[in-house]
Amino acid sequence: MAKLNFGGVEEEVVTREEFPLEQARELLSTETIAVIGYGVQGPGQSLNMRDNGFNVIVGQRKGGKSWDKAVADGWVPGETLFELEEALSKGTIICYLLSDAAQIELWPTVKANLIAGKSLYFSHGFGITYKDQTGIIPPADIDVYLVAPKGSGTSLRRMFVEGKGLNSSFAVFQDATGKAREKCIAMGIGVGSGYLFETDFYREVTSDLTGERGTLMGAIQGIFAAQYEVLRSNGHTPSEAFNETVEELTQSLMPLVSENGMDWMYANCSTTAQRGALDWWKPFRDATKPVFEKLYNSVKSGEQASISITRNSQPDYRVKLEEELAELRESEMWQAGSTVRGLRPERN
Ligand SMILES: NC(=O)c1ccc[n+]([C@@H]2O[C@H](COP(=O)([O-])OP(=O)(O)OC[C@H]3O[C@@H](n4cnc5c(N)ncnc54)[C@H](O)[C@@H]3O)[C@@H](O)[C@H]2O)c1
Ligand SMILES: CC(C)(O)[C@@H](O)C(=O)O
Ligand SMILES: [Mg+2]
Ligand SMILES: [Mg+2]
Repeated sequence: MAKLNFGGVEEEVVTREEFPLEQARELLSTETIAVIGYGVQGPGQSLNMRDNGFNVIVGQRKGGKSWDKAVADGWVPGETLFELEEALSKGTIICYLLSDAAQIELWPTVKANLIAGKSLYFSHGFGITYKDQTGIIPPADIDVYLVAPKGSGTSLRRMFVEGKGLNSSFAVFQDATGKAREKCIAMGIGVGSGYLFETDFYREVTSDLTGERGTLMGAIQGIFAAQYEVLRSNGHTPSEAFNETVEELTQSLMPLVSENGMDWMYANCSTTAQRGALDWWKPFRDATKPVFEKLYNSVKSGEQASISITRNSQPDYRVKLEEELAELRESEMWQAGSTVRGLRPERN
């Protein structure tokens, strides 16, 4: 572990330099890594591990879109691609990458295949933390750990192909073999993480549910919508409102923040913009902080998990989800966005 200073707080983290890929490969050389579920994380993690030289198989229900995608990605039925039960019995490290709600349904089948010495791997602390709601209670004689990439499986794969790495957290819940921690870190390196920071299942799930409902997904759309509506109701065109709300942020300013931090982005804008941003960021913080507190409390109480399980276990959840995504897609703001994206010179 490398001890590094994060804004004045020392943390021990794992870097790729101190835990090289070669060491990870060697450590897991006798393992069969079974990636169960080929949705979003499944493809990213399995393809990265395969390209990194690990022994990987995929388990997926036959006949659907995900099965076809797995075949298109080069997984061979009967050799490296199996129905769920067969993959569960062949795997020694079971990567449980079904949706969190679906993990409840398949759990009895997974549990039946968890013989002593195997590993159960998650990419979220959800199933274990909310065990009262999920019923996911692993047998005592297996290792249980997680690696949670901090981003979409789509980005995990794209960044790997570009030679970059997406940061991940890791945590050990149960160490039956005495090797859980090193196996967990080796998996983190194998799936293509940038650096790895340690957490536990509870902190992973509470931070993750907060982040995705907050600044990463929920809050950002809320703030975009609020500003866009104010601009439009004051007579600005969709083109002006969209560019001033979204396009400039994603195309121009966020890449600068990513590269060198917020102050550097500010420094590359006008003194007029700097004055305004420096005056207004605190009122925005103060206005939204109570909402973040409410959100965090709702996560902590288990309410958000309960909503997620109930809603995502409905037989028609996909139809309902698609309706809600369509509402976003068909809103004036995101329709304007579609036109704006089509006008990017590099798209022609
Ligand atoms: N999506 C992400 O990028 C992301 C990022 C970090 C962590 N995670 C975590 O990784 C795990 C997997 O998430 P995901 O978004 O990749 O999952 P997903 O929603 O894409 O689903 C994965 C697979 O589950 C299968 N599935 C759905 N219902 C099923 C059922 N009843 N029986 C059998 N199979 C079923 C689907 O065919 C699909 O291939 C979750 O714990 C999630 O929280 C996801
Ligand atoms: C990609 C996210 C939002 O970070 C992940 O947490 C998820 O649940 O999909
Ligand atoms: Mg999440
Ligand atoms: Mg996340």
